[in-house]
Amino acid sequence: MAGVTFLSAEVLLSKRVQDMVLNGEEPPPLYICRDGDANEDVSSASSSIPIIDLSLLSSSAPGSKQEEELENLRSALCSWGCFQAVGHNISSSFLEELRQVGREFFQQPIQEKKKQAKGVEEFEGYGADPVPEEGQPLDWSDRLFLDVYPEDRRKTKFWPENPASFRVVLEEYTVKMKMFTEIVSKAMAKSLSLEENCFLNQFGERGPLQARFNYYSCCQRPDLVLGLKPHADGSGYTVILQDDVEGLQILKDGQWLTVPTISHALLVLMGDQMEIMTNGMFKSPVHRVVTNSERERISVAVFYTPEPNKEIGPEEGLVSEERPKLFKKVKDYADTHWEFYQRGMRALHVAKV
Ligand SMILES: O=C(O)CCC(=O)C(=O)O
Ligand SMILES: [Fe+2]
Repeated sequence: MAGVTFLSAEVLLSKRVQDMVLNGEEPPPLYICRDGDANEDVSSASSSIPIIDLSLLSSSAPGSKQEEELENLRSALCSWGCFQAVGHNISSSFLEELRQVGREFFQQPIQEKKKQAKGVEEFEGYGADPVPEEGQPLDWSDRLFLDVYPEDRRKTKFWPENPASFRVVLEEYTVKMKMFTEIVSKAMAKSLSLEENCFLNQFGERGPLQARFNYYSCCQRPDLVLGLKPHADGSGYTVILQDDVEGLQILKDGQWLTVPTISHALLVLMGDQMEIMTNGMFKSPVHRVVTNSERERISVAVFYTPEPNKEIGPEEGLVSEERPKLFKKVKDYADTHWEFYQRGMRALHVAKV
């Protein structure tokens, strides 16, 4: 109904979650998506997300160490679809600077943040996701979503001028993410005994990087809302920087597991397109974010996606008689993913053979 959609858009754009919290408002019905039992089947994690030391994968590390860590990487991505990357050469102080400029942006008065406000149906800018389909709950979060690479895709009107160092820090993080994704993409290929550039070639040199600063306000009723509803990413893969507040959970073997916060680690999480390119070897895990009644949480997710209009598909080296092709070639999968996401669904079946 047009009226309802309009109301949602109003809520999304003029009444940010952060303001509702500052005004002491209870979550409106549009945000309610849980049944009040915040403790449902969250495991106390007897096993935890694998940690991979990327410094062991560089050519200067002893060969046996490299082999061992590549095997750990392969096994992490086949069973979990994600890992915590350490030894990545990005300093802890720089990661803290990035979190800090994000925090400072969200801590500004709403009028200041609205200078970067997005349109209801736009992705880029400050606000919330475009209005979901009727019946879908809203996320208890505020976001700043920016195209960061290639540089000619940047829309500077959405890049905050305050805090003053925001732009420089994000530009520097983009350069680091470009290098990081090269290292990780090559390592993933090697771990599967494939030519090391094969995934990079599928992404293409202009494979976009998009940064999403997620701000999860405290919520007096964490048992009723979610910071981010359950989903798998439509990216190739995603690199997530968390702060020291837990909230991200991964669905593994039917149980939600909380991703521990490690201040110097970057969580690398497979999106659907890596599941396609690896012919189903690497898993794109379903994940969500829960809120917390005491502390707000910030995260910075960088989505790495194949170039627009570029066909991607299972690597031939991963297709055999015993392992037939599971997926077709697809292009612009992220768009298809988005259409299903808006309806609260996964899209991967669309790419199945
Ligand atoms: O906030 C997080 O830790 C996860 C964010 C996420 O899953 C996303 O932005 O797609
Ligand atoms: Fe995600």
